[in-house]
Amino acid sequence: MPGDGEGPGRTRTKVCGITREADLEVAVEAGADAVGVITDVVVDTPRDVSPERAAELLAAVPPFVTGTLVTMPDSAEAAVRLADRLEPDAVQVHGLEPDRVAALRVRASVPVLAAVDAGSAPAYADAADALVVDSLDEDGGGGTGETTDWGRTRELVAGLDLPVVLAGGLGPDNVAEAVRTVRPFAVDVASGVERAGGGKAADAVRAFVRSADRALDEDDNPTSDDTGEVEL
Ligand SMILES: O=C(O)c1ccccc1N[C@@H]1O[C@H](COP(=O)(O)O)[C@@H](O)[C@H]1O
Repeated sequence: MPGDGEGPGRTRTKVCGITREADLEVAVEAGADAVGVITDVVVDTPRDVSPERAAELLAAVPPFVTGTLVTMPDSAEAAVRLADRLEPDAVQVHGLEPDRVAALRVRASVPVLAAVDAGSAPAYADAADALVVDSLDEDGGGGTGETTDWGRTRELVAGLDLPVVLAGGLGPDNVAEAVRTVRPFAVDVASGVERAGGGKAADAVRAFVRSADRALDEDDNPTSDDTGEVEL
């Protein structure tokens, strides 16, 4: 399975930073396995919504799609309170130290994903249910649009015994190469599938999911002309 270093399989996809029901629908119809709703973050981002709005969006996520709360809590307790209130299927935390992530994991009723950079990932390996390896800003926030060190992330996938999600600077044009290089459990995108002015670009979301989904098939089919390129 991708993400555990044991060879090919289906790569899951997460479309993050959903702010509108229409974009949620696009992601679900495109075949995304997970969607992310961002709230209570200390970074300035157009993808941040109020907790009330996050609760509405998460409630609209259909069965068999993982509605992920993405947040930057200052403590495990704050994250538990928010998750209890918003009732996501999973919670992704940024900027929380490993011992606090471990405390959150004990108390949360849903799986806990820790967003980390490649260098600090090993310190979180026993603390979380999965790691989101991203190119984070100095506060630990994501959505930077910058790629991570794929070679180092590939080593993490091969060496760690938990699912590794690759995030950071992905889009329809590079996700297939990222999947083939890193072999992650899942790929995660926010800014790479957006329209100018905000919201998701439906064609880009569809191309991203399709390209990630087919990336490993294409290993057996090098003549494929599906580059995943799309006009944003
Ligand atoms: O997207 C944001 O603005 C954001 C803010 C604070 C915490 C997390 C955030 N997003 C996460 O970062 C990844 C990668 O973003 P990008 O594709 O490089 O733009 C995104 O998928 C979210 O998990």
